[in-house]
Parts: sequence; structure tokens; C-alpha cells
Amino acid sequence: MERDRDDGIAVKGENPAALAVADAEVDGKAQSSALSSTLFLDRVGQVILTFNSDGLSWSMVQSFNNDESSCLGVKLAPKVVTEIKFSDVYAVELIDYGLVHESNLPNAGKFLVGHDNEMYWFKVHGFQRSKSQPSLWVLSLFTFGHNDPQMCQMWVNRINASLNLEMGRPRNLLVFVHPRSGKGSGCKIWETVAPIFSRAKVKTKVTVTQKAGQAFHVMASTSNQELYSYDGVVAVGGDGFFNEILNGFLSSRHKAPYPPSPTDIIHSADGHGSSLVHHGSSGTVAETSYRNEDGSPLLSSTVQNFTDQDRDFPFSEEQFRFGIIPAGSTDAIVMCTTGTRDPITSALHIVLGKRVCLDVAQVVRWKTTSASKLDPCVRYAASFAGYGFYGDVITESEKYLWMGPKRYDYAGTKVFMRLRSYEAEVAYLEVESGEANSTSGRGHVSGSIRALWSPNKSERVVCRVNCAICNDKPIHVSMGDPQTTTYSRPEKTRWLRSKGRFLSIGAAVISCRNERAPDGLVADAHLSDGFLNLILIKDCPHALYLWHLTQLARRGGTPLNFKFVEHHKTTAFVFTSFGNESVWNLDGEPFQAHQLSAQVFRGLVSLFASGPEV
Ligand SMILES: Nc1ncnc2c1ncn2[C@@H]1O[C@H](COP(=O)(O)OP(=O)(O)OP(=O)(O)O)[C@@H](O)[C@H]1O
Repeated sequence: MERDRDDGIAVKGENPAALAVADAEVDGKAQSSALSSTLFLDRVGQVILTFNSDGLSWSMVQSFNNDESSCLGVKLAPKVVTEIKFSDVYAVELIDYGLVHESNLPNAGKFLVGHDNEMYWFKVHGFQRSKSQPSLWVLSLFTFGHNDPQMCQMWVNRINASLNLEMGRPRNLLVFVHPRSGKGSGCKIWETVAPIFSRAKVKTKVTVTQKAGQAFHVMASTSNQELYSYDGVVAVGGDGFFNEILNGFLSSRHKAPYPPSPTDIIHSADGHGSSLVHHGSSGTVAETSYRNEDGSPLLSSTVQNFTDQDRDFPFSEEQFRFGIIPAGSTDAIVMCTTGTRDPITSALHIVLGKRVCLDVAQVVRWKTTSASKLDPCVRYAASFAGYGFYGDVITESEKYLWMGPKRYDYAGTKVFMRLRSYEAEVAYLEVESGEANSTSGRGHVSGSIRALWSPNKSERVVCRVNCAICNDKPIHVSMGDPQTTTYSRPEKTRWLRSKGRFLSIGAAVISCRNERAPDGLVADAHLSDGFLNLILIKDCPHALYLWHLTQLARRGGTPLNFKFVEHHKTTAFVFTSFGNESVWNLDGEPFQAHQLSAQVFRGLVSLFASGPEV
């Protein structure tokens, strides 16, 4: 179709055949075709749009002083965006005939466009990093118009072809929405981000949960074959909801020997382990918080219904990823993996197919109370396991669910006012600074462990996008394979013990950054270095504990720099309570355990995220 534009700019003859498409040969090598066309960029004016190998760029047809401003003769940086990389584009849409608006550039002058025009157009959807906060990704939209619909169609096809070459973008996702998460806005948050998924042509099977445990049940009982038809699962909710989905996934699929029990360690006279591997069977989780309404374990029948054939289905855990759209009270996992707490940023990380590996702690409760029989029960934690103060705060906060996120501040203050210490024994695996291999039980952990360890703040290595420590990854260990643990090599194993009264015991898998602790509980914890950060807080005057808590709440604080605080990087620990109080906090959910042990699995799952830009 050829039409004369009513602003006097001729577009006759400008059809796909007349485009400047050059397949040049330079030094005998074919260069990627350079395609450019004259189009209208909505609210900017007439531009020459060029298709480059890695993205689009454009420049104004008529050069006027629009892309630079000057102040006292000094040229300032261009104000207008003039390019976008395909890696930052998540969708391109063809739009029917419609209005393209005149330029809103201050000095563009109306002569370029004249006034609003009706034409065919296409939209390029992408994102830009916020200037003030690089981890925050802001949606960007460029609308290009032309009188010829074929021209628009051709550009859309070319851009789509390039987007299809972008690796790892999901096509099909399972989505669970927790409607009551955080301030009760789970559904609203999903409605806000859902258009990003539909524009990117990502199919979503959405389940809005009716009750706790539902997502766990679906994840645990869905066959691998069916789950494998999705590229991943997305949780719209908080850390507790993600934990439920993660547990549902791993409970029936992660096959690994349990860590040693506290009795094994306490009874090994010299602290050197022997015969310390418990061959737990997976799929035997019977966790109290994931129960049917009649109190029966959710998993009892469903998991056992798996056939051997299905269990052996080559499940691609490398490809399957987890996504989190933050809607919860704390959202520490999202903050640690995307650097911000923003549903749009998280949705973009998902549709753009970002990937980061995450360590997961396997926590085994051996005894619920001192009087209980030995009855191992497995749970997984992606961020944190804490006892004492942390367990009490979570127990107390459960009474005030109606308060929403404020319940944690209220419960925290209440528990602090009646602060107690707890008698317990902890033993943790020693990780020697020179030990370059096999420290995590997942094979190779090279690099300087001393650098990870350093109590000296200036030597801390903070986890970030493309983190060298996390990327120094061991060979991938399949989730179906029992893993070789260090416990099976007693000569390499030394358990260090700490017995006494503790205000709290915490094991951070990741830094656990959140709005109350901007640097996290452990600022230099990593997403997938294969370590747990064990924080033992010995009984001390309340004023000192308060000082520790205020350091946690400060950016750049030094909460671990106290005599009563011990920080150990380890790969496993065991715990025995000597009192009646025995509630742990696993990723923000209560878990009663009198005897417990935990081990970390390096990079056990992958997330749709790229790490924080710090
Ligand atoms: N429809 C539902 N109704 C009630 N509880 C649910 C529902 N769906 C999931 N849950 C449970 O609610 C718990 C808390 O969910 P979530 O983490 O999203 O909320 P939160 O307010 O951020 O709390 P947390 O501080 O634990 O993260 C989870 O353990 C989950 O199992």
C-alpha cells in the first residue's frame, strides 16, 4: 500500500522491497544483513530504524539538536534512548491502524511530524535499568509507525526471529498465586504482571490457592513427565509460599542420603565421623504444616503412586526453573536473587529467561520433642533456618496473622521484651581454608575460601550478578543421583562442637537481605557457593543483643562483629535442644524440632533471576 502522508513527508515507494538491505561481504565473511527503514517513533518523530545483529538502533531523520542538551556550552549526555538490545526486548507486537503521537521532544519542532498521525504500527517491549537503582528494571516501550502494513509486519517478523534466538526464554509456565500473601494482594500483583507474560507469548497455567498445602500437593503429585512439559514454576507470594512449592518439588524427587544425626556426632568420641550417612528414602515427608484438613499427611498416597518408570523419567532439573513474583511479607529470596523487591522486575527476569543457581539446605528433624521416637522428617530451606529468638518470633507472629507484615515487628518486640536463652548443643563440619575440593559434598569448590571467610569487612566478597564465587560451579550433580558426601570419608571430616546457652542459632543459606536488614543477616553469603552460614549467638546482656539487632538493621552495619556472635561457614551441622522449647523457623515457617541436622546442596535448583546488581 502506498499513501501520501498528510504532513507532506513522502513515503511513496518505501516498501519492504525498497528497504536498504545489504548482505555485504567483508574479508570474505558474510556480514549480518543491515536493515534500515524510515519510520515514525511515537512521541519522537521520523527516525531511521536500523536492525543490528544484537538489537535495534535509531536516529532522527532530520538532525536537529534533540539528542543532546547543552549547558554553558558543555554538551550533556543524550536525553533520548536511541537503541535497545534484543536481550532487553521481551516482546514485539503488531498493532492495527492507529494514532501515532507527535514528538514531545522539547526542541523537535512540529515540522517533523506536524500533528498526530494515523498509521500502522508495532510495539517493541523491553526494559531499562533504573538510573538510581540498577537492580530495578523499568518497562520501556517503543512504538514505530508506518503507512504500509507490510513494512510493519516485516519488522515484527525480523525482530521475532531474533527474539527466538535468545536462549533460555520460557514458553510454558506453571503459576501458583497465594491470594492472602503479605498484605493480601497476591491476585492483584499477578494481574499487574500477567500482561508481561501474555505479550511475551509465555503460556501460563494459573492456580490461585484456596488453602495452605495445595501448591505442595500439586508439585509433589504431578508426574515428572507432566512437570517436564513446563519450563518452570512461578510462585506469586512470599518466602513461605515459595518454600512450600520448593518442598513439594524436592520431596518426591531429591534422592540423597540424610546428613548424620546429632546422636551420630555426639557418640563419635573424637568428633571424627564414621558410618555417618543415613540413607533416607525420598518421598517420605510428612510435614505438619503440609497436611490435609483431617491432619493426614498430604503426601502419603500421592507420592507413592509414582511408578518406577515415572521416577526414572529423565527429569531435566537443569532446564526447569523457579520464579518468584514478590507478594509476601519479607520476600528475602527475591531481594537476594534480583536485588530488589519489585513484581515487574521479577516478571522480566522470568520472561527474559534469566538463570541463577541456588543452594538449598536439606533439614532433617530426627525428634520433634525430647520424648518423641526417632522419626526422620525432611524439609528444604532456600534462605534460612533459625532457632531461639527466630523460632519464638515466628511462633508468636502466627497469632497475629491478621496484622499482615506488621506482625513480625510486633512479635519481634514482644519476644525481645521477654528474651530468653536456650540450652543446646551444635556441631558443625569444619571447612578448612586450604581445602579446595569436596568441601560442599558436591564436588569441586575451588577459589579462596579464606576470602569467603574473612571477618574483615574490607575483604568481604558480596554476591552479585555473574558472581565469580557462585559461577565457580562444580559439575552438575543430577537430582536423581545419591550424592557423595564428605561424611562417607571420615578421615576428611571433623566436627566442631559448641554447647551452652544461646539466644539464637541461625543458618543462612543466602544473605537474607530484606527491608529490615538491608545487607542481610550475612552480608557476604552467596547464592550458590555451597555453604551454610552458621550464626551462633551466645547468651549475653540484652543491651548487647539489641546492639547486634540494630547493626543488622543498618546498611553497612557489623552485626557479626561481637564477642558473643560466632560465624562459621560450613556445609552441615547438627543440633540438639536440652530444653522444652524447640521451634525452628524455616524460610519463615515454624518447624518444631528437638533434634535436627542440616546439610547444604550446592546449586540444587535454578531460579529465573540473575543475581543482585550491587
Ligand atoms: N490460599 C491460602 N490460604 C492460606 N494460606 C495459604 C494459602 N496458600 C498458601 N498458603 C500458606 O501461607 C503461608 C505463607 O505464605 P507467604 O509466604 O506467601 O505469606 P507471607 O505473608 O509472606 O508470609 P511469610 O512471612 O511466611 O513469607 C505459606 O506457608 C503457604 O503455605
